[in-house]
Amino acid sequence: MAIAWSAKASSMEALSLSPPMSPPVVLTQDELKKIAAYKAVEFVESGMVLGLGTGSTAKHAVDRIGELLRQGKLNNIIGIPTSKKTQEQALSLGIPLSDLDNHPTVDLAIDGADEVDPHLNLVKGRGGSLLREKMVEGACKKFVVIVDESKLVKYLGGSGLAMPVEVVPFCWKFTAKKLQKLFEDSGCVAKLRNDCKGEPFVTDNGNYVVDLYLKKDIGDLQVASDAILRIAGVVEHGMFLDMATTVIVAGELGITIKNK
Ligand SMILES: O=C[C@H](O)[C@H](O)[C@H](O)COP(=O)(O)O
Repeated sequence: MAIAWSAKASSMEALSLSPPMSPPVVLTQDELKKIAAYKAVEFVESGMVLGLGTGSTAKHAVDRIGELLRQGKLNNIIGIPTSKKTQEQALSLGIPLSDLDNHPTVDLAIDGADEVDPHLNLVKGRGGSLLREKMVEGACKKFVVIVDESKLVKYLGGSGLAMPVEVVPFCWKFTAKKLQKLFEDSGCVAKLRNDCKGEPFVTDNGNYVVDLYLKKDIGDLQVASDAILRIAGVVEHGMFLDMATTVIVAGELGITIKNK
């Protein structure tokens, strides 16, 4: 389903079912992310247990949920945050929080993605939150992914940007070499992720991230996933296969909603 808008969109009111009248409106990437996020929050109902995603796109969704709670338009929501950062944001907005130990079934999760392929498989984790995201989003009945159109790729890894793998710090170079070797046919280069101070980036779980840079399609994703997870030292990878139930894409021509 494609929906176009007719005005610079700072709220969902800017959406329209009609094609835009002239002059055409150019939206920033952040505005597109916000539009996708607000659209996803329309799936939220009072009483739901919600997986709260992480990243610049998911942040808009969490803000919107907080706003609707404050306005009394949503009630009895319980949020399960996918990172410490989202936990802080949700707490600041007064969203009641829990975890998977207490709420093992999540009604709906809303989160961004770094890449989306034509089969709605994802790369996630360029913000380093892949493990908690995979745990929460793997426990949800409905997983709505929100992206701007720059995230669409022909195949996972196709953006040429990082495919993240969370690894234990112990002998990470050994693990990185094994990962690089695994995908050598795809021209893989494995690099430890550093933070802004040049130190190893440490995830919320105390682990490191090895980013895989691929020059070619890695082929069967399930086979690749299994092979990565068989390497001792790997905690989780950022391929989210067959998990998204809906992907909301905001682009210059409007919103597209893709369902599994
Ligand atoms: O670890 C980060 C998450 O997987 C994010 O959902 C992903 O990186 C997309 O982030 P953004 O919405 O900022 O592009």
